[in-house]
Amino acid sequence: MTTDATPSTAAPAEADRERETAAEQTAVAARYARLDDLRRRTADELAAVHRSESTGTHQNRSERDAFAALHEARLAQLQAVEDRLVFGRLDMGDGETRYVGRLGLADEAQDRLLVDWRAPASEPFYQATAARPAGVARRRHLSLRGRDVATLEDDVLDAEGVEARGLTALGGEGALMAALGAQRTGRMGDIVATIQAEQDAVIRADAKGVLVVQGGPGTGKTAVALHRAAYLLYAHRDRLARSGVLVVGPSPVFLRYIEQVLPSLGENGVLTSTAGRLFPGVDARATDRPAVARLKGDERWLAVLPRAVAARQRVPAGPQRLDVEGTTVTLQPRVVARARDRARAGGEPHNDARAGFVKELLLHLADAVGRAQGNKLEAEDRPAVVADLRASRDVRVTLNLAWMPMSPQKLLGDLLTRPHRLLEASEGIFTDAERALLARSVDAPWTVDDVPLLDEAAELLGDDAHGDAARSARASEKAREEALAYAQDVIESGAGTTAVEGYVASAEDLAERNVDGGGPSLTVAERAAGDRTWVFGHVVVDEAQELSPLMWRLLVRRCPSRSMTVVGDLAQTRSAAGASAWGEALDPFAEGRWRLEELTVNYRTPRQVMDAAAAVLAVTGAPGRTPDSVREGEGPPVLTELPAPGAAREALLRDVVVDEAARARGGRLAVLVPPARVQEVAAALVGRVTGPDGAPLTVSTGATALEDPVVVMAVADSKGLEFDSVVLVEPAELLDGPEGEDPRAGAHDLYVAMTRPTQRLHVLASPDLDPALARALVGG
Ligand SMILES: Nc1ncnc2c1ncn2[C@@H]1O[C@H](COP(=O)(O)OP(=O)(O)OP(=O)(O)O)[C@@H](O)[C@H]1O
Repeated sequence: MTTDATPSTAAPAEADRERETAAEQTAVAARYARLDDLRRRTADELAAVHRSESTGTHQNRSERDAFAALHEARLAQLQAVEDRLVFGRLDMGDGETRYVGRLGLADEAQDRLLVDWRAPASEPFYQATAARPAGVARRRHLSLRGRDVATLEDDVLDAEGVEARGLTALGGEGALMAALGAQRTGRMGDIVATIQAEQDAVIRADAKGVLVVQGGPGTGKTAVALHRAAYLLYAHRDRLARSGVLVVGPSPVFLRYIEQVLPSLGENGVLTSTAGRLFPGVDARATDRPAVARLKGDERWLAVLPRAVAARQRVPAGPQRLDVEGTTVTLQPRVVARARDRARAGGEPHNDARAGFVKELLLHLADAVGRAQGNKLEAEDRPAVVADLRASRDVRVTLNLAWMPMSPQKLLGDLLTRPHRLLEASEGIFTDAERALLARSVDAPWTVDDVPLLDEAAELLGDDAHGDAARSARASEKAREEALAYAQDVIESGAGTTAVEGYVASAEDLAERNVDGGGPSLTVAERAAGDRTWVFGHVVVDEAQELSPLMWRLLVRRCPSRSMTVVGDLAQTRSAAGASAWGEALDPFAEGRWRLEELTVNYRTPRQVMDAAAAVLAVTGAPGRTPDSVREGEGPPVLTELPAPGAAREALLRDVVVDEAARARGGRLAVLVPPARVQEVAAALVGRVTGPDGAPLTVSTGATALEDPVVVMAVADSKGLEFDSVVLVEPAELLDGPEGEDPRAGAHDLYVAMTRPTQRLHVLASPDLDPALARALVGG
């Protein structure tokens, strides 16, 4: 009976699947055909704009540039959605069918072909459950290979609805599990097809205020933050296309790791930056030692920096005799003091207030020149005398010494390299020991922790030459509005519109590009990157637990509306200046305006590896809540003893890497090491490892080679990244970091390292490993 029954049930299921797959193939092909059609039309529009390039007035040319840039951006967007254009289908109980994909598409008759994953109509694709079907009878996940339908998988949310509509339901492996089990490419991919309900709620949360997303390793914080940026750009395009969105990540490697996600979601205009690049003109990569970092992030600087500025507004000790084209005049200290007090009282920043100070003294000196020459100065003679005064070296030097124009770099550089300057500004605020910590050599590079100090200094100093340039690069609000009105006219007249959602709203984009008139057509992100005073519509901060109080102040200046998404994990705080509680970090600037959402499921690290990471957290005295892993792995981490330094140790290292690379079957392997061992481990591996097929295995160091099969990197650099397998070398050394290191940093580095793999973790340690730590490392 059973043997007879099996084929009779299997065969129809197979037939159903074939029939459904063929039908979906037709539907998918129609949507790609429409995409191709739109690409062609946009390319034609672009070509037409280019053809008309060489003629016309200056105004016409700049409009054309703006249109060309807009079409180019549109074309790039249409190209970017090629991969997995369609990934979902909703069959509603009321008979409606919707396809869900990367962007919204309509046919010539304006009938909807594809719903953008961010549109309200797509919400049930992520949120509906059998308990709350939200009108959905059947939810279908489509996975594509190229443009072909590879698998189909259904969730029946309303059995009666499915039956009433005569729908078929196909089972499958689970779209999420299939996505999670896939090999890593070295670059983060988007998760649009499998966003989970708790993640979707965060992605679509209201844009107002600060949304804090706390979650353990692998809970999708980064993925969610990026999808939220794309969602907000969609939902508030008119506002955000103009003001821009800033995404701040922990390192340049991390930015490279995530750089494809937003474009693959059709969003090219987001500015991504590390904290070290948030001050235009500075690209700080180095970090300070923990104690220095903590001090540099300290709010006492808010008292020190104004004193440092005030010290650059000086009254000379005695009368100054000045030569002006052969006439000698005397400048009395009380006159300088009076001009200084008035200039200060205006409340303007130092460089801006200087103009008033200089003007008052020049007028005073002009009268003095007149008197010295024995006649009262007439109003019409004044300009000539003032010109003489400006040309006088004595006058220039004296006024500069009294009120020196100053760049933030000069002000802060002097404080860090000239002990008397720091003492003058911080006496009674910092201790001698603290001042000693801050001292650095003249040629030392800017550090990430200097960036917020530079920004505070810039606020106090006001515009210098750089600021002026940035300011003039930005058109006035009026010009902006005129450009917007013009762009709306153009777009309403029908030029350049295509049947893609969001295109019409690009008036803001067009206006932004056009606002500079004849200048180069810059995107919002490009303009914002060079302008310290740019105000963003939304800011996303990843690994936000690392930011110091002063860095938070900088970010609030970039986004005074405080429309922010802040993601992080307090258990992964590394920086000594970072936060140990969200309220501590956020209350100073957003009390009552921030809310917390938690992500609780780890989609990356297998359960056994996560259990070991949790055990290690407990042993190292830094316990924290760890998320539940959604996947079982092959087993707990493997611990192998490392021989003493020498040939045997190197050979073992190579053997383990070859073995793990073979197990990763073409996936990515990271060898994560304490910072002091990068050289040693790289020397043992680079150019000296052969793959299982006998061919050399490319091993790279540092962060430049995310896509290479094996990469050796310091643990701290692996923050936010993930690999198929991880070989972790000498974990105990992470715990006893350099002197003065915050003990938290080492424990958290170890936790970060252990939670990077998606498949396997192999630990290599010297035999003197503490037994409790050894047990914890293998999950015991
Ligand atoms: N809904 C999902 N569908 C498919 N993959 C997912 C989903 N959510 C998360 N992932 C995957 O899980 C992995 C971890 O995500 P992500 O890097 O965003 O986590 P995180 O919380 O930022 O981690 P960490 O703090 O450890 O760096 C990524 O590969 C991501 O693509």
